[in-house]
Amino acid sequence: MLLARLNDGPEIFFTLQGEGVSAGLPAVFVRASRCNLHCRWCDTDHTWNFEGTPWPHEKDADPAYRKHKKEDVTIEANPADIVAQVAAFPCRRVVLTGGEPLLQQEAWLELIEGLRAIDPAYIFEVETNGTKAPTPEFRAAVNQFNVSPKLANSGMEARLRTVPAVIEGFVADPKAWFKFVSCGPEDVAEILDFTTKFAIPPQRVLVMPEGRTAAELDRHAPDVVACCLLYGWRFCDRLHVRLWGDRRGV
Ligand SMILES: Nc1nc2[nH]cc(C(=O)O)c2c(=O)[nH]1
Ligand code: SF4
Ligand SMILES: [Mg+2]
Repeated sequence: MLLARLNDGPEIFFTLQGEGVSAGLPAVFVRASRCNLHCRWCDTDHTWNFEGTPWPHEKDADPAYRKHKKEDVTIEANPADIVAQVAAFPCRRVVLTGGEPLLQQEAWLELIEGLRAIDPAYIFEVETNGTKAPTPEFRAAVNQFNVSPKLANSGMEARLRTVPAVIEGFVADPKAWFKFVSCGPEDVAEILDFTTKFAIPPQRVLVMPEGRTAAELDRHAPDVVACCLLYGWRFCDRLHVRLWGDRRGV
């Protein structure tokens, strides 16, 4: 499997889940490399913004920013080795993230099966952009999908970021929660359109303020609070950003 690289090894870290319905719970994160989207503000651009690719990123405005050398930020790993690394942490909740983890479902199934052979109590969450359908086997193996559909502010074309059949599949699956990031009223209007169009019950919708610093989260929070009160959505902070800022491996 192709994972993101952090220092000399794969990007695997033990921290608190910072987002979604399990926010605050300890979890081991495993970060896949590669994404089928390339959002302008992506905070894990090292999973896809490789040298030679044409995609723009918000950080292009920083003269010091460079696209990543693929070999510096990716690592090919054997799922059996990842099983051993994850099992070494005193934690039975694992978050499969990326990039887009659903691009590598077969490999994740090996990881999931390997860990459950060690302890059947393992729980797996998947962070996904909601454009790739899980296979029946993968859907059955995973405990929770944190589906994070992308809005127009991602810079992605609508037909790439919204795949109706995939969203409908997640709406029909009680394991799936829908998590949106909002910068303000335009995003709120788009979230309302999206959740209305796909008939997503408000209890399964979480909205987070956008921000890579506590100050940015604070700035966007009041609008998010207001829309949650109005539409019955769940407010969700970004705990890891508050605790550790915009850093990798936390
Ligand atoms: N602590 C923490 N929580 C997270 N929840 C989702 C994350 C992600 O990058 O997918 C993430 C992350 O990178 N760190
Ligand atoms: S879908 Fe997620 S990982 Fe992929 S580019 Fe967008 S924000 Fe980044
Ligand atoms: Mg993150």
